[in-house]
Amino acid sequence: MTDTAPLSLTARTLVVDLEGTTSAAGFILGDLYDYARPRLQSWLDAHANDAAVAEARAQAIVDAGLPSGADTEQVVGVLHDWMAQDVKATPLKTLQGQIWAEGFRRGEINSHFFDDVIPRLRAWHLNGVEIAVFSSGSVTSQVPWFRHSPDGDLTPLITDYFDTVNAGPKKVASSYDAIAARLGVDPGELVFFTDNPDEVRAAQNAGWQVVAFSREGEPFFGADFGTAPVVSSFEHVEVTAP
Ligand SMILES: CSCCC(=O)C(=O)COP(=O)(O)O
Ligand SMILES: [Mg+2]
Repeated sequence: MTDTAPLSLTARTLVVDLEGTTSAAGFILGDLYDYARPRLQSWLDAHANDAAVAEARAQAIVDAGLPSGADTEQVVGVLHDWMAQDVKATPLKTLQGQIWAEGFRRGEINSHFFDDVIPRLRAWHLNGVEIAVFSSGSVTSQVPWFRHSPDGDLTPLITDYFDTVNAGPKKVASSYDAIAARLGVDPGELVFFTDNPDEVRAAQNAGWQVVAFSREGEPFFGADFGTAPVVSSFEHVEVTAP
């Protein structure tokens, strides 16, 4: 399906991906990554006693196959490599999320949403559709991302936040099962908006409705989304609560 005719869906809860769906990958991989990159080393050193930081560091060492006694510089080298390839590794997302949360709090960074997104989120929320987030970006960064939008605080629109820690990897169906269970909503009454073909398949395999976003200039523009309806804008979808 193309976006020439509006797509009409009934769903109790809309779950949105961020990068490539609500927000430009270029902004996240540019502004946000540029903010985190030079701060990783000092963050690891300054927060070495923080349990989440220690766990992220240890996991990065295991995931990257570094020697167990790897120093901070080696760990940062791995984190930088993952950032260069946009690898959605959980240890990286934990550390980036903490750094970004601090940046949002200080007013040094703000979020980005495509022009078509915020008006539709507001309208659907007003009409009784619950809205949640499932992103590789950690919940620690998702909340301030919505709080510091160019159109003000959007957190009143969002009921739940999911990431690869509290739900699981985005490319496997069991993560969508876990979200449905947490929300207490039947999978068929959930709709996921995402730009990633593997995430489309995973959510479909869990019995969710899925809308694939193919936005010009985004990493998965023109990808094969299988049987999912494909649109390029939130304006081409209508979501109604049951
Ligand atoms: C909360 S902003 C940072 C998002 C992020 O780090 C990311 O990797 C987004 O990936 P997504 O799963 O939303 O495509
Ligand atoms: Mg995405």
